[in-house]
Amino acid sequence: MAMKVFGQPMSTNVARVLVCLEEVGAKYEVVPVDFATAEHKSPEHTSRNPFGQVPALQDGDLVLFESRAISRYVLRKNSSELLKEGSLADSARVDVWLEVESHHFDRPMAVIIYQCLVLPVYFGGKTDEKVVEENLETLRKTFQVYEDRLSRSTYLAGDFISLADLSHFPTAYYLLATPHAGMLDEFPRVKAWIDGVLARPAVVKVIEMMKASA
Ligand SMILES: N[C@@H](CCC(=O)N[C@@H](CSO)C(=O)NCC(=O)O)C(=O)O
Repeated sequence: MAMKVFGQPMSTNVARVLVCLEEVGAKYEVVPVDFATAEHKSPEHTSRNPFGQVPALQDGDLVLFESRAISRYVLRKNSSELLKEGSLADSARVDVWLEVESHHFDRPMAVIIYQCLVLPVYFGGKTDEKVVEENLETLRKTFQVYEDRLSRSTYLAGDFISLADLSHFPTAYYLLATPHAGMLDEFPRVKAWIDGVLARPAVVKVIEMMKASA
């Protein structure tokens, strides 16, 4: 029976799971969850994700939530090289940079995306430029670390692409859609790395799904 992913592809955390499913060629079905009617807070969905968020994944009688944990499950189930689990050291480096993505990249980026894209486009609100500037400063510090790292290895965890790199794609894609894409010109290696990740066939396919669900 095909796996079910609950949530809309335009959501960065849902897209993170979808790219892993595409990378391993898994059969899956996307089951939209309607935020407009607060379906994500319904008893049915909170039984899948107690925080009332998307994504959730159902694989037979296994139900998971938290996109990075779901991503690891999908890749591990398919013995994907994207986890580098044949090497203790390499797989630990993948974990390190996946944590970095979650705490040092996604955190400021979530605010920048909300302020620059979600608030004006979906709620007709006004971007708080001061809040954006504060989070851009945090993001610059993160990118300084990435720029240095990428001067020593082709990808974040080593000279191999991994989930740590792919996990960045949804939020990086939206950064390019904000008025602040130009900040990447200060970090040429980061910009080239993002361009490479965004050109990956599985990523290109999920970006099409993100656009179609927006
Ligand atoms: N750490 C979790 C975050 C999920 C999340 O914030 N999902 C958002 C949509 S994607 O930006 C969501 O469901 N927001 C609605 C809400 O929080 O009520 C994960 O990685 O799965």
